[in-house]
Amino acid sequence: MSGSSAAGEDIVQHLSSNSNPSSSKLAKLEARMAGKAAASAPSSPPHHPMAACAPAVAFMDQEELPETSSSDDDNGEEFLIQKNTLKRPRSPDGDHILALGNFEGSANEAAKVLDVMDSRSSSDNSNRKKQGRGRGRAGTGRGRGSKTDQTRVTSTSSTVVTNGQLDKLTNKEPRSSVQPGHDDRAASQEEISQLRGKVAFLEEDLAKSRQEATNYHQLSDRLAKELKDLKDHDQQMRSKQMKVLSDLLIAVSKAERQEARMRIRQESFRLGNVGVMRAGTIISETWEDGQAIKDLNAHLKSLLETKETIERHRKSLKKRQSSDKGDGSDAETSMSEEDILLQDEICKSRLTSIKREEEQYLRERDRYELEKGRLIREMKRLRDEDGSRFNNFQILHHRYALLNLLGKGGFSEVYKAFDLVEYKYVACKLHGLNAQWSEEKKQSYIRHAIREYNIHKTLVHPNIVRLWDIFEIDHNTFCTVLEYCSGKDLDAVLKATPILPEKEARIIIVQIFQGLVYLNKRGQKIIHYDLKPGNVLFDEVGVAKVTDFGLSKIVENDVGSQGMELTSQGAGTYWYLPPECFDLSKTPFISSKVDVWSAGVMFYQMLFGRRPFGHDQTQERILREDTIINARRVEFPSKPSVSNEAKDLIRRCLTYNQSERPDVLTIAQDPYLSYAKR
Ligand SMILES: Nc1ncnc2c1ncn2[C@@H]1O[C@H](COP(=O)(O)OP(=O)(O)OP(=O)(O)O)[C@@H](O)[C@H]1O
Repeated sequence: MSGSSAAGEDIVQHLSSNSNPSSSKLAKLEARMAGKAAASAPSSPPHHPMAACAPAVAFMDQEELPETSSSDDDNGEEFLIQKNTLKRPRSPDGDHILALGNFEGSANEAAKVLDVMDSRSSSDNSNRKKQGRGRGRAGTGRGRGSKTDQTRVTSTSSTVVTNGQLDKLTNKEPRSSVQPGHDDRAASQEEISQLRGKVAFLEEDLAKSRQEATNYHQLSDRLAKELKDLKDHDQQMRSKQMKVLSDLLIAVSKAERQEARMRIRQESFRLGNVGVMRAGTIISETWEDGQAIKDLNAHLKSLLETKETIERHRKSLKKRQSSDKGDGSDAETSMSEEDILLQDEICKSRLTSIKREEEQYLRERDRYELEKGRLIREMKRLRDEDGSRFNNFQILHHRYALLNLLGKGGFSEVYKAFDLVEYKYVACKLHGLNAQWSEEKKQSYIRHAIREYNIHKTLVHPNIVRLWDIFEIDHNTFCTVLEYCSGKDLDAVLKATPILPEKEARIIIVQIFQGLVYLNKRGQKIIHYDLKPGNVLFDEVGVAKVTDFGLSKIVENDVGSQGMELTSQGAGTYWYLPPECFDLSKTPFISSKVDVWSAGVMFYQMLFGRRPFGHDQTQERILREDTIINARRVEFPSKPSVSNEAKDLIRRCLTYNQSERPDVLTIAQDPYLSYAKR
């Protein structure tokens, strides 16, 4: 009995130490059961050995239990009686989370059952009270949780606790000693032992779940390590891939460089080369024509000489004709009138054919001149590439593999590059600050570039070159990354073909206006201010794209109809700027009409092969001679023939008065700029 009691105490201790509500309820119940047993003792024969220790609680059948019951128990506590309608959900093996949840659910369920039992016991007690009203209250040994009672109850327990585990014990309930009148007590003890079994089962479940959780932790650690290894491997592979890719790109670029230099050598032989001339101590560079141009010039020279000979011959024929008429000299040397006329006709015919030949040679020479121009630009590009500090295929910003130089601007070099992260070609514009510049000038340049970047990066339109990125390379250099346009720029196109067929010129100007319309339909309108052929690029399928927002202006929302103040007078390319930008008498106001003028000049140039104002003048002369300030009327050459619609559009764009000139959104309505069927 004392062994059972110790085991019972263990259980109680274990259960009370367990935070599980079912455990503490069980302890409570046991304590109460013991109390109630004592309270109900009078109904049992006092001599019975179990009378003091066996609880005399009669349980109602589950279905018969009332939903709630109030107890008039003298300790004043009330107990809720609830039907135990919850079933413990079965946990699928291996799902420890669910198992833990189930354990909690089951534990709660157990707690509920215990509640029910508790309530039953009190209900039973109350029933008994009702039944035994007038019979007087039971003795004083009713107090719950009295140590003796607890020991008694737990002595019938079928479980013991060993190291937090509940082990089933053989039921030592001395059935033989239980009186037949105590069946209900036996039933409740049976139920308690079942609950203990359940708790033991849940404990087992918990232990299993804990083990599973540990396993899962280990598994997750292993997987995390595997993931890290994979990531490292992936990183290594990426680096290798990048290396292979950049090596391939470099190999191709090197081959292109070699080819370009070889081509230059061949072309130089045909078209010419830069030679060095020394005059005293001064060494200067001069152009020396190549063999093809020399031959052509020689042909032209010989044609000229032949022409002169024929002209002389004609003169002498005319002389002879007049002298023959006058003095009737000797008949042998004299020529008949008819002979002279015939000779003259022969000379004329020869002169005509020489002229034709000459024209052909001159056309050829023009072509050579264009080729020579292209050759000189290519030579300059190669020379710039050779002199560039970025010519050895660096990878910038860990992703942009620099390839070949595309060209050099005032303060920048533009390289074709490959983005090793996005796998696409880009153009890297390397802005170099002159080391001789003052810190103030450098800062101003950087401010300017950041401003340009901030404007440009927000622009997303098919006819505007995208700006992808900006980063610093060193104290004096930074890089902007642009959409790569593999075609030539419009300036190079017009140098190769100064006059474009109207159809081609129209599709280009339409695209430029579409870009401008986009700039003027945004919340924050933008004036490009530097529209010129060099700032119109073409992609591989020939889509025209406006670039270079270095001089662009953001039009603030509060500017009036007259436009915004021009604070950077003097900047820009003068052939393409409207008269208001040259007004030195006051600070000019500008608007999108500046871009309308520039577009008109470009369209004129595409159609007629020359700019409408100051074509042959330098920038400096345009300023000095007020060329644009005097550009009141645009004149059209008779050739090539161009449609009236095109001329009308140009006239509208080149309207001298800014107030009368249409703005971008108005001129964009011109039917000539739309391909929509009407
Ligand atoms: N996004 C691009 N894609 C392809 N080529 C480009 C791109 N941007 C510029 N280029 C080419 O690089 C060369 C230099 O361009 P850059 O804009 O630096 O010169 P620029 O406009 O002549 O000079 P500046 O900007 O000083 O007026 C030009 O030949 C241009 O065609």
